[in-house]
Amino acid sequence: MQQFDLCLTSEKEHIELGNDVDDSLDKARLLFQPSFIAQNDATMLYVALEHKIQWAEESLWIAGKKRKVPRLVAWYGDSGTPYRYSGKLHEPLPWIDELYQIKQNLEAELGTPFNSVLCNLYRNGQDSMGWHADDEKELGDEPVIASLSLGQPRAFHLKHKTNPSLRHKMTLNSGSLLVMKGAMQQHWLHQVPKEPKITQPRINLTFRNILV
Ligand SMILES: O=C(O)CCC(=O)C(=O)O
Ligand SMILES: [Fe+2]
Repeated sequence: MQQFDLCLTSEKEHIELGNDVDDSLDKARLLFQPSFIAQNDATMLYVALEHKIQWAEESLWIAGKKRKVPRLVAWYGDSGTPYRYSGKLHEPLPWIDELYQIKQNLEAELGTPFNSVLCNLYRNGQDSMGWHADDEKELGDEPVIASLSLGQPRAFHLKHKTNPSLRHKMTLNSGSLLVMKGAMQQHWLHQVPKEPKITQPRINLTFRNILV
């Protein structure tokens, strides 16, 4: 396996959402590193992961109807870190080299542990992820979630759960790292909206630490 140069530049953007509007809002924090992985390495990693990850198409029952989840997914991690998504409890697949190397680099960079990763493949702009918070109780109160994007840049939207005037939009480009932390999941929702004009695929990896 090839090694990847992670953390190409030290360019970092710290974003505190909503605090300028209302001091009483708990601090939801974003850390964005647009060039966490160099472009060439991000492309190489995309190609390797598109082939190596065991992508699955999941279905969900919504209002009595079976609906396909609009993206492909896979869950990797330490054994004994089950995670609920698409309405089902998933046991992790064992780490593959590329994912394990990124996990170790993220742990060193961020100084926080990760024991699993949810992988999403958005095949084109028709694939998406609706409004949600990663607030499952197995992630703990103020989880640190590290989200690495590869391939087609996609829009990423955030909105406050109770104050609809608080919104934030960004584009997650290939090789970028977005870290959500603090009270983010308690107070904010996020989504990857459909962008029908987009024809190219994107992989997103969200590293998490499941409390066991
Ligand atoms: O694809 C993304 O950027 C977001 C993924 C996400 O929110 C999740 O896996 O919970
Ligand atoms: Fe999420």
